[in-house]
Formats: sequence, structure tokens, C-alpha cells
Amino acid sequence: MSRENVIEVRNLRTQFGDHVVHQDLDLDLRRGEILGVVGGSGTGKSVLLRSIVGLIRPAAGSVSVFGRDVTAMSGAEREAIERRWGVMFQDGALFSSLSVQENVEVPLRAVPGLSDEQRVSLAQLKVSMAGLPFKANADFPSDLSGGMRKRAGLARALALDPEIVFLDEPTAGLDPIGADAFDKLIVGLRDALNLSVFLVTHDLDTLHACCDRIAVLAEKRVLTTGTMAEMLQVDHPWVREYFHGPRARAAQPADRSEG
Ligand SMILES: Nc1ncnc2c1ncn2[C@@H]1O[C@H](COP(=O)(O)OP(=O)(O)OP(=O)(O)O)[C@@H](O)[C@H]1O
Repeated sequence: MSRENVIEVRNLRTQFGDHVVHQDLDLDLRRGEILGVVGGSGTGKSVLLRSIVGLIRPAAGSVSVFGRDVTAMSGAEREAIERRWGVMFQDGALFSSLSVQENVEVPLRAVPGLSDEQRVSLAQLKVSMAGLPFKANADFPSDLSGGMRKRAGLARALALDPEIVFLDEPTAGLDPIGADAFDKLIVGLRDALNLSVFLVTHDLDTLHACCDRIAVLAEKRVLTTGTMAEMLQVDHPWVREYFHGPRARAAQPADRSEG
């Protein structure tokens, strides 16, 4: 059964001066799936994420979200569609002078008609959904461990009940137990909230634990997409090295189950 695409990127070209990062790049994100986006360092995974959410303007091509080309939208239309997605950046991108709860309140301040009490309750709910204890609401980013900062960034990404969540390397820098817990959180939230998830990662364990499909960036485009089983069949030097190398063997699902 094929599911509707919530994101369709077509013939995308992204460049900085003469440096072409993407050329004729196509990508789909289906409703309800967790798509892992992988590729060597500098292949443009983060730039792709930023192009989709409008932080980088494509040089050519189209980016459709919920069937609408977001590159051609006016301010009000864009704001409305931006409320339907949430982004967790690599470092959490939290405001250091605000508490965790206040950070999560930031996107909620743009919602008309929300009282102060409602805003606070909603922020605290998202903090709890991201797996943080209640006391973390009052903590400042500098009080938190790396894993907790990522959870706070996730809470803020969930603030507006998004349909799509973009995660940029959510497990980078976490110890294996913290990374495993984060993987489970992502899957649990996807299942509970029917999220569609665009997940940039280098982490093979995360691909095994979370992802329904994988998109490989190489040669300035999405070279191939498919399930983990399909990736294992792809005959391309980088793909072979990545999915069959020693780290890939160490990341077999059995190694991470129960425990
Ligand atoms: N604002 C920018 N100005 C100029 N070049 C940029 C800018 N942002 C990214 N780049 C370049 O675009 C290329 C892709 O960067 P990007 O951060 O998307 O790679 P990545 O695949 O996410 O890498 P990594 O896995 O190391 O995080 C790199 O060569 C980078 O230097």
C-alpha cells in the first residue's frame, strides 16, 4: 500500500557560489514513515534539511510540502505551513538565556488566543513527552547533559503538534545507552503522534532501530532509497563500504536488543 508523500523534492540544485552541493536531487518523505538520510561528510544532508525548511534558498528545482511548493510561498502562507513541522537542530539550538520550558514556549507565543497558563501547560507537556523530568522545565541549557539538551530541542520541535519532524543527527555525541533511548523515543513518538520523520544521521544503530526507509546522498543527489534490506544489495562503493563495513556488522539489530 503506497502512502501519500508529505514532502516531494524535485530536481533540486543547491549551491554556494560555484560550489554545487545538490544537482537534480529528488526525494520523497511518505506520511508516517521515518526516513533516514545518510551520506559521507559534506554530501549535503544538513543543507538538504535546511533547504526543505526554507533556511536556504534553492538555486533550482521545487520543494513541495503537503502538496504545496514552499519555495514559492508568501509570508503568511509560509508561516501557516511552518507551523505544521518542527525542527531539531544538531546542537539543539536552544536559547541559552531561557529555561527549558521558556524555550519550548517560544513557538507557542505565536499561537493566537493562547493564555499564559495554557502556554505553560502545553510547554510542560512537550517537555514530558520528550522524556525529561518535570524539574528540567526550570533548568537552563547549560545545566543539562548533551542528551537532555537534545530532548529539550525535541520538545521545542514538538511544541506546535507538528505533522513532520526534522531531526539533524539526534544521536550524535550520545553514549550508546543514551542513543538507544533516543531511538526508542523517536519511534514511540512517531507511533503515538503519527509523525513523518526526516532524520539525518551517521548512526547505523539508529538506521536499524528507527528507519522504515533510507535515502543515501552521494554524487550531489539521492543515489538510492529503500529499506535496510535493499541497501545491503546496492552495488556502489560508498554504499557497500557503509552498509557492509566493520561498523555496519557491529550494528546488527541483535546487538542492541534487550539490554
Ligand atoms: N552557509 C554555507 N555557506 C557555504 N557553504 C556551505 C554552507 N553550508 C554548508 N556549506 C557547504 O555545503 C556542503 C554540505 O554541507 P552539509 O553541512 O550539508 O554536509 P553534511 O552532509 O550534513 O555533513 P556532515 O555529515 O559532516 O554533517 C559542505 O561542503 C559545506 O561546507
